Amino acid sequence: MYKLPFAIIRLPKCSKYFLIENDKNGSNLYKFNSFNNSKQYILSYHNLIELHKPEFKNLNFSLSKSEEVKILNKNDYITLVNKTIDYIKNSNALKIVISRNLWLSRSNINPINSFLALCDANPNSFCHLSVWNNDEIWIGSTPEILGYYDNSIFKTMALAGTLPNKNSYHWSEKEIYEQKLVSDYIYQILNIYCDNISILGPETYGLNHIKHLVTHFSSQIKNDKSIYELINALHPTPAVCGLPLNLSKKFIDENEGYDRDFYAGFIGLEDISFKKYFVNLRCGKLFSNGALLFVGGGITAQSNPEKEWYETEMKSKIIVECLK
Ligand SMILES: C=C(O[C@@H]1C=C(C(=O)O)C=C[C@H]1O)C(=O)O
Repeated sequence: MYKLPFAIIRLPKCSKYFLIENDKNGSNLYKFNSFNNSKQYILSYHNLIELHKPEFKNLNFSLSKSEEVKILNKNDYITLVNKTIDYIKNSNALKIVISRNLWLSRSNINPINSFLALCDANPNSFCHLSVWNNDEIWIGSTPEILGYYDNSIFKTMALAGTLPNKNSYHWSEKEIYEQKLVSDYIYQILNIYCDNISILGPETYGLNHIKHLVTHFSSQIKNDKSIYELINALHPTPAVCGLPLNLSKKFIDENEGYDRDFYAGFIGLEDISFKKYFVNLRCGKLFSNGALLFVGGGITAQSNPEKEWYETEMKSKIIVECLK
């Protein structure tokens, strides 16, 4: 049995699972950063330890019971989306990402089996099971890369806009606009910290049953700037917060009515040889009596509240199916 805290991860497009054990003398870091930057958990480690399926059984740990949590029902969520649309129409805000909790009442979730199911269902996503303590066990599989850094080359993506992954669904002005806002914003930030920026996209990024729009960026960090400064400047992007940034943060804080906690924060893997950062989406916290999931979507003046509700239902579908 491993000592808490620890994490198991599976990188995008990689078939290997790795264990990250906490070792105070390790020079590499696994960082778990909350949405509003008020909390951070860190594991320091020596090496990523490859873990084979039979070894997963050694990862025994117990889940604690969750207190009752207040969840928005469909009507409440639609009311909140309508309020957000009104606010956008009557202020300088262009886009605000609104989110909610879902409670999945299940009495015997097996974290390891759930993690493996998430890995299988999302081969191109970053999957993790981050066990900080018995009350704080996070699981997720996120498609969104906040940054890849290697040898002064920095790559990132602007990911936004969501539709069912079917040919009959075409990108409308609403999704094209909300993704362009993210893309333009990321380009502006990169211009401050990087040289030689190249851009690819936007193009469709298909996940299992949903698709997003993505623009890929590649650049070179300026000699007088650091990767840490750049990540802090990028987070949170308008993919998970909004535009303008501070107005959106304030609106979210005053209106969402719950604590996003580590949802829409970022997860960093700061290894000697590379640095990879992911936005913590399609995630939740595991308990002995169920799972608390987190999901949201970008609201603009053109949003349709009913569709926004279904978007959050679609985004949570895979994790709901994988938690077993
Ligand atoms: C906010 C989430 O996803 C983000 C919002 C998207 C959107 O508004 O269409 C798409 C991808 C992500 O950048 C989430 O999954 O909870």
